Amino acid sequence: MTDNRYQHHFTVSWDQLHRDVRSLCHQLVERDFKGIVAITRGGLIPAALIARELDIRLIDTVCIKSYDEQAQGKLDVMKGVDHDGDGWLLVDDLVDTGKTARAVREMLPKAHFVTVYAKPEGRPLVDQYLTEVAQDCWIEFPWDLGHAYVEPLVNQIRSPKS
Ligand SMILES: O=P(O)(O)OC[C@H]1O[C@H](OP(=O)(O)OP(=O)(O)O)[C@H](O)[C@@H]1O
Ligand SMILES: O=c1[nH]c(=O)c2nc[nH]c2[nH]1
Ligand SMILES: [Mg+2]
Repeated sequence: MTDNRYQHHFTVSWDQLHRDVRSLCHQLVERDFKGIVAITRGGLIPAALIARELDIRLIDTVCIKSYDEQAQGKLDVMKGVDHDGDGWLLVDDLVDTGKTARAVREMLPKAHFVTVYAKPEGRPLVDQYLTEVAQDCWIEFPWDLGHAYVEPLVNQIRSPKS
């Protein structure tokens, strides 16, 4: 389902995501963390890459769901953690409206919260992010995409199929 709040798309490849996460790690490497709390599911892949770069083996999750494709629904928290986040790195793939971030911040007020991508509404809720993306832009992550055939341009223009 699409939402007309989103007028543009920003497609992130696996390579781009890997490069972006590594760049974010350059800003984190001097700090010591007890472990990582990944916000599922989108935070799991950046968390795994960050764990590798910073040599962190202790990884926990906050399991939370807000969107069904582009439709934002009620926040569903399926699993929390039993600490306030002190000394922990909290990781998500992105912050958009900030609804997810606000809820997780309440659970882990002392964690250092990072995302790879941040939109303006949610940006103030995170401590660090790598790339800002416009509010009306839907980020397409590589795990949601596949390769597909593309009709040659001349066919699209001269004899479009429906
Ligand atoms: O700032 P917000 O407007 O709250 O949106 C950001 C959240 O939405 C997405 O998660 P989603 O709920 O789609 O679940 P997923 O991580 O399992 O894909 C994304 O991974 C963030 O966690
Ligand atoms: O894949 C996604 N891209 C987005 O831009 C977004 N915003 C909230 N949730 C999202 N998921
Ligand atoms: Mg998520």
